[in-house]
Amino acid sequence: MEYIIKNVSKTFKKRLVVRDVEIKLQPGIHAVLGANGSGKTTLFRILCGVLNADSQPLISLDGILLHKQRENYLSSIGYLPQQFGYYPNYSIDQFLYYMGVVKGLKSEYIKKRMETLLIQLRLEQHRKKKMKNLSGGMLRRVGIAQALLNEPKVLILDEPTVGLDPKERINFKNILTSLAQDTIILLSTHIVSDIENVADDIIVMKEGSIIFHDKEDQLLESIQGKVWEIQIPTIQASSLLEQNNIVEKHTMQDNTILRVVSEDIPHPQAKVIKPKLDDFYLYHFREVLDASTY
Ligand SMILES: Nc1ncnc2c1ncn2[C@@H]1O[C@H](COP(=O)(O)OP(=O)(O)OP(=O)(O)O)[C@@H](O)[C@H]1O
Repeated sequence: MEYIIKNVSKTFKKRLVVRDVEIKLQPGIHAVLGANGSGKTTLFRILCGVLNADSQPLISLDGILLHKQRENYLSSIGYLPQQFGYYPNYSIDQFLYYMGVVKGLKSEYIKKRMETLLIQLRLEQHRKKKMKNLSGGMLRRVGIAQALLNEPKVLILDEPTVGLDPKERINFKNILTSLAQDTIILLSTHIVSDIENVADDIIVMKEGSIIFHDKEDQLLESIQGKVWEIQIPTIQASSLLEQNNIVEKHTMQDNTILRVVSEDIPHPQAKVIKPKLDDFYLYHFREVLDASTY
């Protein structure tokens, strides 16, 4: 299975928000990481046929082209938008059946498929609950179930972990891992911990462009030697804290330990340490993060 995406650009009000994106994907979990506004949702909406790109791109799933065989292409795509609409008084059962009909699936097929998905997503015993009464985690699982109704080859999930508590996040990772063997999963997030040790590769988007597309190890390798730990007396730490390159700060009585990303040695006592994905994110997105958080 191969998903080829080429020449995808999108302009809104003369501003290029997706810039000549080119990606080639096989089954697995592909995480699109980027700050708010970096173009993730716009790219996903183009891939799902909800939005047209500026000029004709090449979007091909096993040779089936979005712009030429639209229905055939879309029948292999499952999409969970950032916010998905639902009728609050529908039960999970009713909602999934309704979504199946909207997708043009046959009644018998929907009913059978629903049974599989309700079990797979651990929703079976909740199936009669109304949508308006579901927890954030359960709602996300229903969202994934509706995206999987048509047995898609490509599953596109836009910030699927927003609003999930830590336990639900772990469940979610497990669900993705179980699907990833024979599905191409594209998932967007700006929460680094959601994809750490889960994504087969990470696509980093910044201002509409893909600036990295590689395995986590390789991304970390790219900032090797640029992550530092500084242990200093707390009273000396305040001047360093004004900088926006601090990933972590731990204060223990009179001592403070800082984790810093910096091109050059940031302090005479700084020692190089092993990078984490958080460091990589801060290194590339520090100008869009709020330094006052620390
Ligand atoms: N329909 C639209 N009309 C005008 N501008 C838009 C439209 N949709 C998105 N944009 C702009 O395009 C840019 C990229 O937005 P997009 O939603 O794709 O980013 P994102 O990476 O998904 O961010 P977020 O994580 O906040 O959803 C933003 O500056 C946004 O304001």
